[in-house]
Amino acid sequence: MFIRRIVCSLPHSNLLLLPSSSPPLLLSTPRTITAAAADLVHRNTRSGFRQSRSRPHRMMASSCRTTDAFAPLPPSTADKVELVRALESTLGSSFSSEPLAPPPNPQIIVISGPSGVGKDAVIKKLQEIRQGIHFVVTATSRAKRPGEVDGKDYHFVTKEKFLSMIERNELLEYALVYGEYKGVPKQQIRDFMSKGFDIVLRVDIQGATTLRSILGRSAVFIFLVAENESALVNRLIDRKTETTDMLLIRIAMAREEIKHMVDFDYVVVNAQGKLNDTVKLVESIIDSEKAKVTPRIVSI
Ligand SMILES: Nc1ncnc2c1ncn2[C@@H]1O[C@H](COP(=O)(O)OP(=O)(O)OP(=O)(O)O)[C@@H](O)[C@H]1O
Repeated sequence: MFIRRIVCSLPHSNLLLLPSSSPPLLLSTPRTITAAAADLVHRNTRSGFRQSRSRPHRMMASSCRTTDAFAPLPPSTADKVELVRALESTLGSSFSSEPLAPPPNPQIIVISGPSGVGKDAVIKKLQEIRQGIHFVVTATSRAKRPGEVDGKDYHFVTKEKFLSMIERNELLEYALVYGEYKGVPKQQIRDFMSKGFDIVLRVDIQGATTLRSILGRSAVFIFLVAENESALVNRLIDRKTETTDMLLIRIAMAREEIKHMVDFDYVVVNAQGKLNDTVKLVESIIDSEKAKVTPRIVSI
């Protein structure tokens, strides 16, 4: 039976599919690929491969029957257009230019970690080097400080306006911090996601816990840590933004916050002087999340 000689350029593992009576052979350029052989390739290279390993003989036997109904293919050295046409005709349909993978879904990435670990520094760098992400601008009822820009640093709103946003369920999450409100506007997230942007949220550990209860597994949670406690303390001291009392509070809180690492999807070490590596790792996480066969579906 001449089909026993017809072997496509299959991965080596597919040699297992040859009947045991045939010596294993692999022709790199098949001269005569029949629909039966194409069917064999199709079944082998898709999920059928695993199943068919156990019954190669039957499959090959059924494949053999249709061999002589098709014209031989031109050699692989033939004109490309002619070759493609012949392949299409043998396979019974033309080759599509439609993307084989679905477009990646926009993701929500929540970046959290103890105070001074480098959340702002990482996000700032990420914004500089990566397209297609939107860093959510938080709404706040507190007064604008000198140098702050409305719509960039925060959306500054009155307390009344903030309360009406809460009332109308317009905030994904909000908190009262030192007597002033801070919250994440839902509409901003919806608008940017509908344009295909990934969303980055920067929250403290408490905010991350709240967001996890709202978003569940539909968002990606990244916990940033310093390489060790001393590095974190030095970073906070060097930033020169805290009084000694505040330093004490932040460091004591960090000791507690570290225990929440287990509630996150990823932990990323932001080591001293390695900010670029940290950002690269965060990017890799985003990329691999977007490449998932079953992506996280966000609905807010
Ligand atoms: N990998 C790093 N190496 C050295 N310094 C860093 C690194 N990452 C951040 N820093 C510095 O550490 C300090 C704290 O970083 P940053 O302000 O981004 O932390 P944060 O987590 O946003 O803090 P907070 O929650 O208190 O706002 C900053 O001075 C920042 O420039």
